[in-house]
Amino acid sequence: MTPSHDSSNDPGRDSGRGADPGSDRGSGPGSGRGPVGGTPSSGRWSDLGRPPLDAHALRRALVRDGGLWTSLDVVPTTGSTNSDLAARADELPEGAVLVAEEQSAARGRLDRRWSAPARSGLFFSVLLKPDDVPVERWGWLPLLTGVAVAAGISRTAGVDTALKWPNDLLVTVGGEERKAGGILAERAGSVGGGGVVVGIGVNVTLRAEELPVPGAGSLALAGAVHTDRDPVLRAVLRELERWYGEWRAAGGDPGAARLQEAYAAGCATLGRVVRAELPGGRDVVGEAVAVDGDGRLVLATEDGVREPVGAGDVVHLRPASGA
Ligand SMILES: Nc1ncnc2c1ncn2[C@@H]1O[C@H](COP(=O)(O)OP(=O)(O)OP(=O)(O)O)[C@@H](O)[C@H]1O
Ligand SMILES: O=C(O)CCCC[C@@H]1SC[C@@H]2NC(=O)N[C@@H]21
Repeated sequence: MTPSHDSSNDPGRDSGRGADPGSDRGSGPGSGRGPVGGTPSSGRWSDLGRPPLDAHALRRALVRDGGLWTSLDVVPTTGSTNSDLAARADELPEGAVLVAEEQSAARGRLDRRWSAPARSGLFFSVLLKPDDVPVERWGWLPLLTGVAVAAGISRTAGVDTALKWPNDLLVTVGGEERKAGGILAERAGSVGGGGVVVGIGVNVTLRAEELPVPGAGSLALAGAVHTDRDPVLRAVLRELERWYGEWRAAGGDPGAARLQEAYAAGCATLGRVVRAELPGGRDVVGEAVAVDGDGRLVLATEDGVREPVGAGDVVHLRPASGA
């Protein structure tokens, strides 16, 4: 996203999408309903490598007084967890977490789809309301989330991940970079009462023959030591709570929160020659030399210009040394 200019992943702007109320009528964030248990959407749990999540256990571990997470629900299936939380952004308090075992209409950046088999990964959204942070800085939320997701995964699954600007999560499979996760942040609800819904999709046990696109990967394909989704989700939400707390305490300043340096350390795009495909069709090729205070990727082009890129797609071309 840009952090500040990509309308499809820009918490500084309203998504303007109709919300999908979801298909699990009985269990919404804050409802306190139990774990998904006996009613898997597909009607079969034949895949023993993909057990369902236990919402009670997750709630006990993560929802506590004084903490960020105020509710946590797991639904067997829905359209899109982002749409569901967005529809309730005004009424829900900050810190609602909605996890789906399966989504039928999951969305990615730039109007793309996200698709993955039931329980093959983690598909969830969180509602954040950083009211005390100037809205121009909300663009850091998806980048912050990327840092948290990468840290949580490395700690629990033992897989090294890298962030492709702005917030694709890359793993290495057979020497090739593959996308194992993505983040979609959207402004939701009213100016006074809403906030930002941040949606996260991570492919955990996705197998080679199930990959939705050739460039996709999963933690399992990248040699994860553990593929139990529960500890990965806990670790990601704890890291997210920690980074969000630091960023908020710093008034949203990514430098003071040490977020800018953490992002740069985990970002595979920096130091590469890339092609940025900007909205409107213009391409810029250059070496990615920095991520600025607004979260934009700064490209050093051949004619000596430093061009900040705030939105669009980035294609990794080659290491800068090979330029
Ligand atoms: N489970 C998934 N894992 C990884 N990528 C996925 C998954 N589901 C859908 N995708 C999508 O597949 C596409 C692959 O990413 P890539 O960067 O190659 O896009 P692309 O080929 O430019 O997309 P498009 O065909 O929409 O232009 C992305 O749009 C990504 O969101
Ligand atoms: O790669 C991307 O462009 C972002 C993908 C985000 C997918 C997640 S899955 C949970 C949440 N619900 C959605 O509809 N999208 C996000």
